[in-house]
Amino acid sequence: MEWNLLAGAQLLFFGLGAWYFWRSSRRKGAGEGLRCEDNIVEMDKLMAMEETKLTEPLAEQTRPRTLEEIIGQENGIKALRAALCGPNPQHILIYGPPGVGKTAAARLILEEAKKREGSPFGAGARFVEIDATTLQFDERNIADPLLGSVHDPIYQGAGAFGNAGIPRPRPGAVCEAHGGVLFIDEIGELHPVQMNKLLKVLEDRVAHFQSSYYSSSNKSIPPYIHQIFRKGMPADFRLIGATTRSPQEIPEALRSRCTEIFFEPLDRTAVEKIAENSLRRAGVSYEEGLCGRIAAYAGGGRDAVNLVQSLTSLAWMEGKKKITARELEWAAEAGRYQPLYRQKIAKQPQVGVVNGLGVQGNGRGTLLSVEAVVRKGGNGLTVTGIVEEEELKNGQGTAKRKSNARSAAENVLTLLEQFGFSAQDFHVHLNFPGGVPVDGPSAGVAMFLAIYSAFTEIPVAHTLALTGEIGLHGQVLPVGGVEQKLAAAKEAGATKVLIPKQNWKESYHNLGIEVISVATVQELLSAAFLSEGAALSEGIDFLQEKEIG
Ligand SMILES: Nc1ncnc2c1ncn2[C@@H]1O[C@H](COP(=O)(O)OP(=O)(O)OP(=O)(O)O)[C@@H](O)[C@H]1O
Repeated sequence: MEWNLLAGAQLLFFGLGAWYFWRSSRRKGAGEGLRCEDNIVEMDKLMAMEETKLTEPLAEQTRPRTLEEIIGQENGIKALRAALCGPNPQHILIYGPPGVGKTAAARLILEEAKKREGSPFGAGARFVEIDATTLQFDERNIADPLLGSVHDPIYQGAGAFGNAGIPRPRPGAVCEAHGGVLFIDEIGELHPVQMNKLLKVLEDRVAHFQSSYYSSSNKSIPPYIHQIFRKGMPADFRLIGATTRSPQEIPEALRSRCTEIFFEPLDRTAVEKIAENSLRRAGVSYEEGLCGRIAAYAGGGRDAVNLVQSLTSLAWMEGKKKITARELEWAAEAGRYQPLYRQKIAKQPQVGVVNGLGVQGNGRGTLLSVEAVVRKGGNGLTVTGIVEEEELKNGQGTAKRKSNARSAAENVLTLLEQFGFSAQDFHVHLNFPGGVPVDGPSAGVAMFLAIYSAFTEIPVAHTLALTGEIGLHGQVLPVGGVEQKLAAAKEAGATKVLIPKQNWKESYHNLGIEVISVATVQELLSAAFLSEGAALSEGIDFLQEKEIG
């Protein structure tokens, strides 16, 4: 009997002890000032939330899982591998239009680097992602998710540390990424003060913390906090910044510390492939030719994936076994997608009409038609289809200057005098149809050829496209965006492209389009006319017959 009583008392004692420990372990999480019961209720709510799970969104399902699944960015991926996967990884800036795979590639490259022998990234190296557009600059520095902040004792809820007057450093993303990669999407949107602080962290490889509540002689401050205030917190990571801005809009101080990598706008074939992959991953069947139709609406990979997502949901809702063009039309209409205008070359050659090449604001190359009409009598130059005066904004203010395209056209007229053309005897009208923004200098060779063709009445092949700046002495000078321009020329149906000699790359042999580099206007005229059967001398003779100049 006595034994039973003793055992019962022991059991009760043990049960009470277990209950006490369970309660106190849940109480432990409760901050100062939060009742234990409140904590329990909130904790239960949180656990219930964690148990509720929806299915994986299609955007997640279709996200590329390997670098090989990123379509149309072979050069960018190669450059990314070279910059991050070696024994000395670099900081990187990725430029490119929206939705072409910059984030997807950045997310995958660390895993690839970890597998390489000699890589300094350990198996546990973290990929920390942050979006600069969501980072608000707080000049009081109360909370800074990027660089970290100090929770000073005055703040509400400073807890036991606050009561003891201890400032507590809170690490930001720069410290969380220590030993790994910090990816900042839309890095061009960072506030200048945050940008400068980030540069300092890149330089020092530690994040420093400051607080007016910190005193090195305060004995109640734990040693680890003393160490953080004295030496900073380690922040040795590699930065990958992505931006849709152009390099000129990114601070020079950041650019000079990074390897710059360019992701291209996706052409129709690439978008078609992305749509095909997404449809396959979504596990739906679709009618033939649907992917091509999706590419007619989608400017990039993200648009293609979003359209597939809408189509899949619609098909499911309506119990359709196969997605057809009708569903696509509905989804495009509902999402306000416009069919993309992809310019094509003309059907036949014309006198005075030439295919120039340009780069639009979104980084995509474009065909740029240039038309010229030359009339005897009159004197001068009319240029239409361009902005006559340009406003330039720089750090110091705003300046106005005559349009680049107009200046380039005037240079062309001066140069044409070498070919027997006298500006006093003729009136030249140059037109840039289509409202495409014209980057004057790089359209120089196209203007030259259009006027030359109009003047000599020799038509220019409609399958020819060209880009290059023209010097007053007939040199063809290098220009930017040649890759994008070549892609646009090919997509538009051109078969031959003339580019400046200084822009030549061996890889242009393998583009599936004839690329010819020229250094002078003489070479340009030979390449443009001779192979098409019209002799250069024919043009010169023509000029001489007209007895002008
Ligand atoms: N080149 C591509 N190859 C395969 N899928 C792509 C490609 N580009 C985009 N996608 C699809 O679109 C989604 C969004 O692309 P991502 O976020 O990488 O674009 P981004 O270039 O970083 O755009 P943003 O500048 O707007 O952040 C990807 O998860 C992927 O499913």
